[in-house]
Amino acid sequence: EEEVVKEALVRFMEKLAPGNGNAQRWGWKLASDPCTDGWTGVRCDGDSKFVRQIILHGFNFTGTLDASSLCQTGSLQVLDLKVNNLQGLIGEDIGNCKSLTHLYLSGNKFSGDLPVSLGELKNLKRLDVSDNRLAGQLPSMSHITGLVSFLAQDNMFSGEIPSFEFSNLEEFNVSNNKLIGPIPDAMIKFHADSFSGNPNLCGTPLGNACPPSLPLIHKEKRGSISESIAIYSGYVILGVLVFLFFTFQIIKRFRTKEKAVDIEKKEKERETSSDKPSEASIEDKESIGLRSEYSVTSLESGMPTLTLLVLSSPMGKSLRFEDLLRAPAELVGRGMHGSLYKVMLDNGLIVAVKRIKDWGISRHDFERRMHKVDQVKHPYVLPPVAYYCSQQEKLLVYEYQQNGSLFKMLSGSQNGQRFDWGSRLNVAANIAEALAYMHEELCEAGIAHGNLKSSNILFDKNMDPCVSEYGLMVVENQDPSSLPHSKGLKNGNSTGALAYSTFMVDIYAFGVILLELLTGKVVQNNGFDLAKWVNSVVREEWTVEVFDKSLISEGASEERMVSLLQIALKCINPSPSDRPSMCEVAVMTIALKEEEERSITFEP
Ligand SMILES: Nc1ncnc2c1ncn2[C@@H]1O[C@H](COP(=O)(O)OP(=O)(O)OP(=O)(O)O)[C@@H](O)[C@H]1O
Repeated sequence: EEEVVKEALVRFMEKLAPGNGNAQRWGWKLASDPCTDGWTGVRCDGDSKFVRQIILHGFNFTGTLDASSLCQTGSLQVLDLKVNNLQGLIGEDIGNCKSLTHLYLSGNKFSGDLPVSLGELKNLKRLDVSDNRLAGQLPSMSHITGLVSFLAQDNMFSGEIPSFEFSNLEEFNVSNNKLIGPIPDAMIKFHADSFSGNPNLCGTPLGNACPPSLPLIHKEKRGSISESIAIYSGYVILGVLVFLFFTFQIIKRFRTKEKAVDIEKKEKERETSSDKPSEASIEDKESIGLRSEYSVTSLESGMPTLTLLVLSSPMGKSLRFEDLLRAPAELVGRGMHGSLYKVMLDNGLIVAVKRIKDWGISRHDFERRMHKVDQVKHPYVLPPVAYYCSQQEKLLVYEYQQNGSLFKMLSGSQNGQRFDWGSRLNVAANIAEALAYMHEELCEAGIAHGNLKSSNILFDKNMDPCVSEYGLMVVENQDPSSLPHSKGLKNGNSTGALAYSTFMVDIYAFGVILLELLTGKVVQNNGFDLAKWVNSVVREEWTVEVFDKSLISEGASEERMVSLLQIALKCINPSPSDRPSMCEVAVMTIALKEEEERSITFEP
């Protein structure tokens, strides 16, 4: 980068991490190059000439965002400052970052208005300013045609929802603000969760009709007879519509009940004719596949017939698709591969339903995969309870785990619970053991986890960790060398090579989980290159710097922390074939845990 840009970037970092020498601590030095000298969080284009991404997610920075300095890098496309402690205004100068496509500022303490200039960032695809202290009106985004995601929940925004270009908008959330007025018609595709927590918003997604529009009422005051007629006829039409709506609902409910009785009859017939799990016609499945994203919650109408395939878990015995569809569901989160709903069934059971869209796997391969995973049981692996499969979408049902995930635990959002060294080592050893077992048992079938990360490690009712979503995310027919963390695989495009590389990716991902446990820093969607950072600190022989401060102050054994770090570094070896097998990783990690336990027993 040019000298002026470099100076501006260092200024930006000094404001972000105020304090003497803080910018230099992260490698942001004037005497070095952002692209070639490892400035933490900076990624450049292929020729290492221009800064493209700045990803400083979860660093606990307490400063401000100096958009004026930052935007002197005209090439910046991604800015990720999520989960820090940044304060102050976002600043109109952000509108000068013309190349920005992704702007992630959630989980900070930004205040004031959202800059109007954001609406001029024509290349913007994703904007996340959720969970801040922002107020005022939302700016209009109607010029940003490629906007895919707009997240502004958990702030204090007021006024009406402005105009948006909806054609590409897939994700939208303004819940928990102070917005007022009607939800625009084009937004009815979004669920109530996108708008809830705004007492003065109204419209179809929230199920509360808006009162007649204000301009009519003002005109009424002026007393024109024709206008009064217009107003009153408006009320009459509204009344008739409400009446028709309720009549329609009652008729539908009646029909649904009839259908349910029908289904039960058919089910009984099937049960008597076969022991196998029941499966409805392809037609029925497709009808569900075409239902809206929120079909899981809106089940009153046009009930689909039974299509759920129940696996061997005892919980599956009491599970029926129509109960699942009829039960209230809460959207827990949207990941890269789909959405997750918490569903509370009438019989008191609570399940998690993962909805995956566009997974290019054939139905046959998907079913085979689910049954294989179901056959292999390990106490620290959460088994799927049931699944549904259509061309367009797959649903996976798991037992709901009330105690949250490792991701939440590490990001401190888990009821302020202390997460001490012994518990972290326990998580590491148990997960290593579970993965080693699964890899061993499913090696021949070629089924690795494929999407291992701290949000897929859940705590059960005894606070034991378990791996969730095993085997869900392998993209079929993919060139193995294109998988993340699998550079260096030479075996071409064969299925065997793909399977091998996904096992290797699991080992890398486990290494990252060990790093998260050791550093207390979490990684989401590969955003912040924790592995790169740890490697750079270790190279400079400041190893102790990487460890979570709370582990140091607790007096955790530095020797064993370093040993666990060495295991992690082996797992994240850039060359997949030089990584240890999961079995070797488990042996090393369990030995370390046992050493820790012995040391506690022998302590005076
Ligand atoms: N069985 C479960 N019980 C309770 N919470 C769960 C369960 N499965 C997942 N979760 C939580 O629900 C949230 C959303 O999960 P989901 O798997 O959809 O997203 P993700 O893991 O972040 O992304 P991806 O789509 O890549 O898996 C996460 O916080 C996760 O920890």
